[in-house]
Amino acid sequence: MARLSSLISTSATPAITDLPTHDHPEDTMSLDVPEQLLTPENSRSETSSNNENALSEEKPAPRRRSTRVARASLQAAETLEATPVEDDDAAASTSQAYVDSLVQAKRTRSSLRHSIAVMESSLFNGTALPDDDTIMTDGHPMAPDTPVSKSSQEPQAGDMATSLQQRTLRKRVEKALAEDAQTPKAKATPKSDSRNSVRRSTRLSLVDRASDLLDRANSVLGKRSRDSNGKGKEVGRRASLRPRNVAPVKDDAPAPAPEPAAKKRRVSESDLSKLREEETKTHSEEPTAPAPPPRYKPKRWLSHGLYTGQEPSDSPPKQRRSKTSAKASNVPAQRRLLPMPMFTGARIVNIGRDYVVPFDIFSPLPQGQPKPDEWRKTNKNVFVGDAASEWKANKKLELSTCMCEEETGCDENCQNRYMFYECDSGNCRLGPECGNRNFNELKHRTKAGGKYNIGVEVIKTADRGYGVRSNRTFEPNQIIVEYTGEIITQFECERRMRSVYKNNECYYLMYFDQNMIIDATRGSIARFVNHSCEPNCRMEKWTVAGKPRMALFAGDRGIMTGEELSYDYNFDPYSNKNVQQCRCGSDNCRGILGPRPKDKDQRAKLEEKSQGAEKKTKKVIGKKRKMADAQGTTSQKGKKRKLLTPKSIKAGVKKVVAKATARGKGAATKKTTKAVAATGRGKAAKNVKLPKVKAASRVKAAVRNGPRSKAKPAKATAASSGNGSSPLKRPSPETKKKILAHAKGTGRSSPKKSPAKAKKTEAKSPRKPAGRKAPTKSPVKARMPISKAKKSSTVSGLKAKRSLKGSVKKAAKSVVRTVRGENN
Ligand SMILES: C[S@@+](CC[C@H](N)C(=O)[O-])C[C@H]1O[C@@H](n2cnc3c(N)ncnc32)[C@H](O)[C@@H]1O
Repeated sequence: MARLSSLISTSATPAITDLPTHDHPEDTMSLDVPEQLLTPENSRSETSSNNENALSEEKPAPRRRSTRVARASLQAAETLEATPVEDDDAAASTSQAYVDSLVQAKRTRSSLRHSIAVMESSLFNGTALPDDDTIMTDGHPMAPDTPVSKSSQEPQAGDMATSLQQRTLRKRVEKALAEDAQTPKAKATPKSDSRNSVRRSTRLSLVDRASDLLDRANSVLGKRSRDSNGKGKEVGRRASLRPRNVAPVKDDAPAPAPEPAAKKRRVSESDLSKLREEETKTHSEEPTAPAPPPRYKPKRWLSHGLYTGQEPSDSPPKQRRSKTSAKASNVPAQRRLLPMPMFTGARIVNIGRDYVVPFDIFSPLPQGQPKPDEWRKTNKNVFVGDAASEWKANKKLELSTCMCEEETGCDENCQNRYMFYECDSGNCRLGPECGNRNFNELKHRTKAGGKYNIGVEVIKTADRGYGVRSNRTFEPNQIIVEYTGEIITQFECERRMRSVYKNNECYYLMYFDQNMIIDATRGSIARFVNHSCEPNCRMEKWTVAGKPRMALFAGDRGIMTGEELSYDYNFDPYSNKNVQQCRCGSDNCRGILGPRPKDKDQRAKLEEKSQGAEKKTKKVIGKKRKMADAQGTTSQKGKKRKLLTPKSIKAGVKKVVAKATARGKGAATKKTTKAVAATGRGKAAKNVKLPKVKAASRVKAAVRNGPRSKAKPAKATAASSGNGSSPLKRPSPETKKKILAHAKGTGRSSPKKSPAKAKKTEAKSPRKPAGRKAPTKSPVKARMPISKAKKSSTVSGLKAKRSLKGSVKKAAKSVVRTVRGENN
């Protein structure tokens, strides 16, 4: 509006100068009318030029408003233009024209007000102008035809002053209208067609733009555009907005667009209630039928009692009786109801029946103890250091072919079993019938896992440290657990004793094979099995697939659930000093860990010593305990272990190892398999003990103590054959007799064979297990490993080697013959 004021002052025509001026500066709108005597072209140029001037003075009005103002002024200008103006008598005519123009302006007041309102709203909301059709419907001559100057379309600065200017404008317009209210209405000038067309086009373009924008917005928002049904629109849509799975429709082959699937309408609560009402109406209209009576059988027990019609009976209820059989039977059906648990329970109580409670549900044993911290477990033998290479270099492949028949299976007469060879698919043609696959059975059990399958767990004993108990039953001679650990050379063993285990109380070392030692410090649970003078288990060395393995087997009595497992360490007392008191508690306890001394005096001395050592140990333990308690550092076990004297242990181990080496090298007369379970309990227990595991030596025992050893295997066989498991069986006494008789040379001598034949026989016969030592006075002792014999460099060693070779061959031949039945 400020622009218009300036416009008045600068480009006022002489006709206007005579017009009455308004007192108030705000009334500039009333003066705008004569001032706007401009053609549209002029208006455009003037407006732009004035805008340039005005910009420097004050802020320009926004675009749309200036457009509307220009329209109003142009309308007035048109009216005045149509009026003839002459120089002389211009006064009257001009004033008349002015009046006319005012009348015209008055006529357009409503349109003008509406335009201003629309303009304001568009400015405030920032929206496009609405379709002007609504504005133009009143046939106003000016509004649709007013051209919009370029400058007015340009964005103007000074939006902040918009509201103020609008208010001013409105006030002026209203004032002018109020003043002119008294004047007669003038007829509206018909609008010119050309302007109308121009204006129309501008507005239409605006409307088109707005609708286009609306369409785009709708398509972005996922709504269907107005013209989306139209073919051209759909094709023209952006590819990214087009549905992926719909191919664009081609112009030449228009296909009928499939009807969109009717949307599932959500049923609101109100709808539901309406539906229900309708339903109830329809139902209420139908005639209501009487409800059928319930078809329940009368329950006799309700009136007669719970056990009506039942007779207590001892016979088990026939639950699987078919309907036909029930009909066919002539027995009158007494029971109408199912037997109740009361009588079933009574029957079970009276008659009784066997049942098995699953092991997981019922375990009679209390919880086992936690394993010691230092125990690192391994269930496989691991060669450490040079052990593997040495063992391979010395090892001869040991194979034994089983000759058992399918009818008999690998029973106690199995040659492999007798020789402590495990049968497998490589050496035995029997499959599942073979009963000589203990380690295989153990493998499956271990793989299956679980408390029952593993079958053993660690416990804490009262006076012997940790121990192992069974948490299931084991058949006589059944394999229980394998003794595994690190297989080390003697050199490595000594090194460990010197450095690693120098402060240890217990040593889990056992002689294994070829002067190798199993160190079960990192080993299986079998390391915790204690010694007993009347053991329920035995440790045995077997050859499995050509490799030696050691395992704990159940004794001839079998093992009951919860029994502590034990085997005879069979310590070899290299020195009387190495005495340790036995606390196995059996009736026949020898009193010490080791064999009972033959000499009574010596025995008494040893017992005294061991007891004295115990007392001493206890005293020292007591002292140490007090010290440790004061320090609060060590556990009870640790205190005991502090009593160890590493030097003495070292010396003891050295001695033992040296002796063992000497034995292994030169003497086939000594037993091969020995275990080292070194411990230090006080000063008396300085030296390492070597428990001797009876393996092949049991053969000797069988010969020596015939009647005693006869009975047990027979019993074991009988006991084991009862169930379907495969307990370890031992050769029958008869078989043993035959084998040993031949081995001793007392049997029928075999006919001499040619060297070629002898070789053939030897090849067929099983190889003797290396390291399995035979009884001292028996020819079986000649089963010393050839590799060892080769090692001996002395003349006596060579002699022994030759004699050994001969006796091995002899024994092997006789064994083969025995098994084949040739010697019978
Ligand atoms: C291989 S360990 C057996 C497990 C050991 N009890 C532990 O706690 O680790 C052998 C040592 O256990 C002890 N031991 C085993 N049986 C024994 C017995 N019958 N009487 C006394 N001590 C025994 C001895 O100290 C022996 O040196």
